[in-house]
Amino acid sequence: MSDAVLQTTGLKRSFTQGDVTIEVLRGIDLAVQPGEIVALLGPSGSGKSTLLQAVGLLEGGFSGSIKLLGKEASKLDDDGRTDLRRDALGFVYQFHHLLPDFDARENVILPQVIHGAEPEAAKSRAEELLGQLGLGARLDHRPSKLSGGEQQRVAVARALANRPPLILADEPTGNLDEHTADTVLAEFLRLVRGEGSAALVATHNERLARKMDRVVRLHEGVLE
Ligand SMILES: Nc1ncnc2c1ncn2[C@@H]1O[C@H](COP(=O)(O)OP(=O)(O)OP(=O)(O)O)[C@@H](O)[C@H]1O
Repeated sequence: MSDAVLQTTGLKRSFTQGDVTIEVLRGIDLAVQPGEIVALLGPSGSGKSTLLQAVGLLEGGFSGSIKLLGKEASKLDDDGRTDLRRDALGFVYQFHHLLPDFDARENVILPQVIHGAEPEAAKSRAEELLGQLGLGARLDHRPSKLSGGEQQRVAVARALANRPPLILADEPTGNLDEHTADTVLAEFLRLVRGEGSAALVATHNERLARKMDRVVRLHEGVLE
């Protein structure tokens, strides 16, 4: 469909080391519709992170087409790709990558201010999101004073702060114990649905994948 937030066609990526070339992505055709939450399921090494890096416009070396919000990424220069990444995408990683010298609230304010938001509006938005994630009493805590699950919740709030149409999440609960992973994922899904964002969530966990709207499987470089 033409109004997909993300559409890849024939996306390929190989890595060469010495005489050996591994074809990791062999022609990925994937469309994610607005508001749709898609699980990208595949075993370790199947290329989930490689695919997310491609559609996150974080790395070159790909062939094929990547369209975000209908814009063909390969036709953009570096500045155009940076603008598109900023306007279209939010990222959640396995490890939170929060700024250690800033508290939870500031970690969620910062990307909004960089995006051009007024500081007061950014502060209310940060407090609203963190409150919805049960962190209303942790706003002033730095990451080192938060539990692993709390740190990931802050990372979720940060990813959603600018209301991106698409969240890319790479094993967002992969670093948490099973119980915490379930809770944080449920909160992530509730918040993403509430915000109306779409999400592409890489996981090797079949059980977590089934909680999403649709599951696509990466196997031998193609989607099944
Ligand atoms: N920069 C690189 N140079 C060479 N090979 C790479 C590079 N990045 C990834 N690969 C290879 O590509 C394959 C896919 O890796 P990728 O990290 O995308 O898999 P994954 O499904 O995300 O795995 P995991 O669940 O373990 O994170 C692996 O065989 C990996 O060794």
